[in-house]
Amino acid sequence: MELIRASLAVVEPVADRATAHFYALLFLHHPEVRSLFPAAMDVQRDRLFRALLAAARGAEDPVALRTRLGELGRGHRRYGTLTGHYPPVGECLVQALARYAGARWDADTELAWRRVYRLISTIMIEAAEEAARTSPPWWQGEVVRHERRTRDVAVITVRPDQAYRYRAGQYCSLETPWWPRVWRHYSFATAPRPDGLLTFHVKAVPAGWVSNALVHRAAPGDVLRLGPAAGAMTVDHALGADLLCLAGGTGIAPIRALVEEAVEYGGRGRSVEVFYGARGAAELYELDGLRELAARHPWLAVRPVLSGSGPAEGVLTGELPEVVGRFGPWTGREAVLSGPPAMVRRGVGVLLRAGVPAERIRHDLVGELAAG
Ligand SMILES: NC(=O)C1=CN([C@@H]2O[C@H](COP(=O)(O)OP(=O)(O)OC[C@H]3O[C@@H](n4cnc5c(N)ncnc54)[C@H](O)[C@@H]3O)[C@@H](O)[C@H]2O)C=CC1
Repeated sequence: MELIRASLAVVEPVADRATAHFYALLFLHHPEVRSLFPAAMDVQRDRLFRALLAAARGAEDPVALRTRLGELGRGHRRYGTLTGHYPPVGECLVQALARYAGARWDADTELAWRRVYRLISTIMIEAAEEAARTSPPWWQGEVVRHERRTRDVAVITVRPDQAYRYRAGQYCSLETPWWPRVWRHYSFATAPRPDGLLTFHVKAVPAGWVSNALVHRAAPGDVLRLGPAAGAMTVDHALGADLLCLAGGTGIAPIRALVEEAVEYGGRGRSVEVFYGARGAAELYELDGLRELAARHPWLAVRPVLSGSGPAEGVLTGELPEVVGRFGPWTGREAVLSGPPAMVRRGVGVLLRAGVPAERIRHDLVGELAAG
């Protein structure tokens, strides 16, 4: 692993060039794979390198790495990725790394990379082949409801064309008809429902192609494509642990799903506390719905937190992580965090300092996977 890490450290500062070189090699020598990628490659570029870094770092936690790679392998079916595509990708990757790792590259490093790539691709291929036995590579979902909740947030409900399985707290990737092969991740905003409908909260972000199309253009009747459910921010309600939830902005979506699931399981003597942060009161678009649930279920508490305005009645003020740090104790809690990556990171820091063990803190950093 040392050889992998050392070469990555050299390539990281020139990651843009290394990745561009990788794609140039790939498309030159294997033009047949070009159609699997979006027309514009800008976001795709740093995705690949980030995924590699994550895999290299993840080797310290092989169980989590295997889970994540399995999800990646299943998810890649939606691009039309075939088993035969993996070897040429590995070959071009090694060549690109060799070129940019400079003096850090030698025969042993190359061997280490080939081994790691074989391991990664084998896990992905096996997961994809297993999924192919039971589920389609992607689902079509017809938009059946499109509600604007704020100037730039829409709540979108779709009806998948085939049964779709997921758990509260998870997310999936979505592709719109307007930006082919550009996929973005969105969390499911409700627990699985008997009618099989799926709901997402989407905020149009500056220069976000997919999010702007979903908020400003999508309408009932439009058909989206969905990848399989992924993500580890799920809760075992049967264990009955007290829950602490930190949700920032549209990060409320998976928290709302988890709260609904908790309602289905019943209180069972445990408590669920939700800190829901936004910049202004108008952006707390799920607050009324959550307050209704809290009024019916005494084990549920919802605390709105505003970071962009002065004190207001019934509302806490400040950045969400710091506000959570002022409350507590949180030692016995299971914690879930969802929102902007900076919020999630700072939130994790606050919770660790408050004595919550790392293994009881769950998040997926969806924002990091998928801006736009
Ligand atoms: N499963 C997940 O992790 C999900 C993540 N998201 C992500 O959540 C984000 C939501 O964005 P917006 O609605 O625009 O939220 P936002 O940028 O308006 O932030 C919401 C709240 O988060 C906190 N916050 C924001 N930046 C912070 C920082 N640097 N340090 C500490 N606290 C901070 C503040 O309390 C703020 O009021 C997106 O990045 C989206 O991708 C959305 C849904 C699910």
